[in-house]
Amino acid sequence: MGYLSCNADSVIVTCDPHNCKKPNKTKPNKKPFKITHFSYSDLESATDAFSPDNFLGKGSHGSVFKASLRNPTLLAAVKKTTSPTATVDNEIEILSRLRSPRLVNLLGLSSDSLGRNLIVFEYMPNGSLHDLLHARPKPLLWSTRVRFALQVARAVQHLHSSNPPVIHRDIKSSNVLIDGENNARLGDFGLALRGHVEDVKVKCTPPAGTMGYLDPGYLAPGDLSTKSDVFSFGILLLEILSGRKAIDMRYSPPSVVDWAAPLIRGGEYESICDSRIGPPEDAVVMRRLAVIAARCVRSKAEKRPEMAEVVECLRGVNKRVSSPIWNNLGRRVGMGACNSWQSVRYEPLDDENYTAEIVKTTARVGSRRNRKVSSVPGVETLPREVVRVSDTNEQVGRSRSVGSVREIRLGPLDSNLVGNSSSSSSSSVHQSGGGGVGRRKGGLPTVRLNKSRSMGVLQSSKLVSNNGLLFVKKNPNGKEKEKEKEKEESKLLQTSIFFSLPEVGAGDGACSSVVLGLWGTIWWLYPFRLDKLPSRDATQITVVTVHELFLEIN
Ligand SMILES: Nc1ncnc2c1ncn2[C@@H]1O[C@H](COP(=O)(O)OP(=O)(O)OP(=O)(O)O)[C@@H](O)[C@H]1O
Repeated sequence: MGYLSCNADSVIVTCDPHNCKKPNKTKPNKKPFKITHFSYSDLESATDAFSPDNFLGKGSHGSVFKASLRNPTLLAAVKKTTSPTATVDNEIEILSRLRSPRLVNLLGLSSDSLGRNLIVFEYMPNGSLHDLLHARPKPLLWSTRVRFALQVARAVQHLHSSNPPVIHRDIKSSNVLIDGENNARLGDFGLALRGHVEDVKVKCTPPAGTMGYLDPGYLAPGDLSTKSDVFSFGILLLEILSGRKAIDMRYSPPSVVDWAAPLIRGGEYESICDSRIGPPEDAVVMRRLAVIAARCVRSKAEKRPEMAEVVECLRGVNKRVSSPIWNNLGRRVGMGACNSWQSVRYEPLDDENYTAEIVKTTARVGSRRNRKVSSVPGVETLPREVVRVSDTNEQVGRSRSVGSVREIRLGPLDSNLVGNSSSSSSSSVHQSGGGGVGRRKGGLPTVRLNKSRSMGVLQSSKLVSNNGLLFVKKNPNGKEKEKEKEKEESKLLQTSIFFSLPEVGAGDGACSSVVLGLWGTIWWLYPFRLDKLPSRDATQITVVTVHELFLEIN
């Protein structure tokens, strides 16, 4: 075994993951962290002899108990394994070399008189993400969902950037636990593999994972790469966005990816969001989340993004969703525009190309929000959606699990969304979606908008907004008539700013906040004060910066 085992007297538990060093990319991290070897009697008394009061839950390899340790004083979780297994040894081996604030870190070990391992972990008092998403009556807010997604992505990125890399192989919501500070941590390293893809161990370990999250392209040991984790993360992200389990037999189709993929492909990003909370106010948030999830579940592993890119994307989304200035503005602007004659739809996914289009329609896009997924009420949920395909002596039936996975349509998105969708010839896994064209055909006429442009709505108007410049055009007709027109146009301006704001805010940072602030102020003042603008010559077109206009209004 590669982990360090020593006496409790001589070792102090090191449980300060915030001070851990970043992985050294050139040097392999060979040295395991110091792990305390607890005496069995210490753990027995810390758990009140493993009393039911301290019982936290049961997994495939044993039961977990809450422990109040005295020396050092801390709360911990003790996994009491039922028998010595390769999975448990593997978990210890891997966790003894990893430490991160994003992981459920290993604190120590013990064994009983029968040689069964007791593993001591950091205690996570707030349950699993699975429970928070599916068992809690109160749905999670968007800001919490995005934060959890980012934290899990960081955990996975940490594993992949270790040297040698660690591939978790079992990323799922029940393996994400929530710590005392309400942060998500990735746990359960029973199936994880440490090594480069060409290493013998990695090359010879049979495929394993959990049904519903398992990469459909991972059918033989040689297929494994970090991109299999990316796929599982994509499923987890879809679960976070939709509040739907990875596989739920109450719905048709039961697989979250089969259900969400066509919707994302058609640009109906809001249709996949959890109907209990509705879409986030900022449409860009939903679009980016849906797009990154869709990219993660691409059929071809090499077309999936690296976790570093996923982290970067989620970081940006997290900033948008947690920024109060954006939220307030978004709410105000959204109110102003809700009765307008336009709503925003985005072009069906063209990978990273986030070109927006405006669809002239009287129906609000939000009406799709509550579209029901056809459900099958009489059908029970799977008794347990976890089926391990494992090489260990916990033989849940590897071939059965792999068989089940093959029967389930786990296919990711089609060619337009995910590249070439054709199933690997060696694979019998069905690929969903087929080769549908990602662009919406027919439908309403659209006007394409360049991302960086504010609007193209006010072509003949008095005020034309263009990237922070306002073109003020005066009409030579009578003043009364003009005022009426101005009022009409002020409504349009509200609309234009509604559309331009998300893109103005795209570059995160102080600068965009200032711009947003100015736009917000103009939006507030303009409809009421437009008539106070000084009149200009009939033919004169004056270019006024936002700042100048602000001064003129006041
Ligand atoms: N560090 C911890 N702090 C608090 N609760 C924990 C901790 N680790 C595990 N648990 C709880 O104990 C239960 C069993 O966990 P365990 O990791 O053994 O199994 P699992 O991940 O649920 O299932 P499987 O092992 O089959 O994947 C889970 O419900 C989990 O919420």
